[in-house]
Amino acid sequence: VTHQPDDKGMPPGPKGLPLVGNLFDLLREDSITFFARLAEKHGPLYSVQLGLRRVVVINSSHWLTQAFVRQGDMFNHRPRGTVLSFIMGGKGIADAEDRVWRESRRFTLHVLRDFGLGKQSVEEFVNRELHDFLEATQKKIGQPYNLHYDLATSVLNIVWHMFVGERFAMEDKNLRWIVDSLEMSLTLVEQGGFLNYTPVLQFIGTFIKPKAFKVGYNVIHRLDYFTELIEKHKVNLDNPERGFDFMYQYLLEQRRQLQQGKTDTIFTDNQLKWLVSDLFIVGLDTTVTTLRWCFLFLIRHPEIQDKLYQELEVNIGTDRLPTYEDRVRMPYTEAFITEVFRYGSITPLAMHGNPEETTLGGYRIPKRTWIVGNIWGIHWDKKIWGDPENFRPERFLDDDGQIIRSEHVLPFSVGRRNCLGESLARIETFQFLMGMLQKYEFGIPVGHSRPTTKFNCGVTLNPCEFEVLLTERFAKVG
Ligand code: HEM
Repeated sequence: VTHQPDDKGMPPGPKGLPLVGNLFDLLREDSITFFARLAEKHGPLYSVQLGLRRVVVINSSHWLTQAFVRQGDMFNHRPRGTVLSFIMGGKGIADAEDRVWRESRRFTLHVLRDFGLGKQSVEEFVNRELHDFLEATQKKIGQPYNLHYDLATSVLNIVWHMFVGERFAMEDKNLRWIVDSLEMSLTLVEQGGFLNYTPVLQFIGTFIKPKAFKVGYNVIHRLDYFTELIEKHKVNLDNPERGFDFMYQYLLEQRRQLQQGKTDTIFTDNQLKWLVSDLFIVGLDTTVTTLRWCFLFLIRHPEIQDKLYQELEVNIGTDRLPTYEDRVRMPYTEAFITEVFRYGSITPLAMHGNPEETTLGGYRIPKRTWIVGNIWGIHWDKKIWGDPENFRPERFLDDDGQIIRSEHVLPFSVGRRNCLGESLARIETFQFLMGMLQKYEFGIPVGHSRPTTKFNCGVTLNPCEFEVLLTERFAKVG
């Protein structure tokens, strides 16, 4: 223990005002900068009173690993009572616990690994949508273009195709509400923000937003749609011509368990609906946001874009689509993507909880404490990075231009509750970035200013909307 515990034996931290603690600071500041600022004074493991809760904040990779990996059995749970947990409802996977979580997670990872043993690898799913995306962007050459929506459509199609076996034409009318409803779910609430700590206001403040009605309505609409899909899948389950998507694999597992007489199986139709719903919520906006940060930095730093293109020209060329294998020969690209993950910190907070009283670093952690892993705070720690506010891929390259791996970059968090879509997200990011760079030079449209790196803080950190100017590089890919 390097700092004295507070009077309850918990990690040290500011006292704040009577009754409310430091709660009102969160009205003036984003939760992530607030949590990082307190770490400068109180160290990387501290506690802070926010309304009725004393929250424990972790602001270093050392303590994150200690809690989520070494003491993972205790800390790999979700906090209860957050706005997000109310919306997610403890079903599905991201907010689930115990058997439902364990078995859903194991099964999902298993199916994700097995893609490729079936007819189509993850990379093929990705490249299929990349192909259509490149075609759609063709119409946007030479004019200011906000690629956000087309990108979301393509990324949605990847996961939708893998998980429920359908894909949409890019102009399909059905797409808009699905994309909007999924993206909105993550921008409705700030994961560590003010509203979480105010028992009544929490609900009024969240659900009074006009967006909330839309999100609520769309959730119902989405779940109904999944019910229809489940029925269609059941009809085709024994059809030798059927696909290999996640929903089929799930229904097969359901059948196996029922045949074995497991009446308490978690593989129910209802759980399947919530599970795929969760996978779409967490799998869409995160990836789209990552790519939007990539494109934002390309146009903010033409010199970096040139270096990326040079590496691409040597290692992939322009006659074929990229493969994920290509990346191992492309340290500059890897450094760029790592710097995007650090700077953008797409999912800035990992919120965990502990069901029982325990200790961490010698401090007492009462049962059901909220544990905030401030990933953004680690990625922006001045003591580690020196100049975190500068976008510099070079910080991850040694003198020979080889990649330096840092234990302080953990965009997917650590431990058994970490992101289970990491490899999918990495493949999507690499393929889309390379595919776009092969074909286009990215610029700032005439008369526009350089896009800002300011962000909106929901569950994900989103850059503000911006437009790019695409100029064709005359590649033969397509
Ligand atoms: C660049 C994109 C992504 C980033 C930065 C990211 C990051 C994260 C982070 C930080 C967490 C919380 C981990 C924790 O609480 O310790 C998480 C959870 C999760 N992610 Fe991702 N993610 C991304 C994309 C995806 C994709 C594409 C999928 C799959 C479709 C996915 C599926 C999940 C799931 C299911 C969880 C909850 C895991 C659990 O509670 O056991 N993510 N992600």
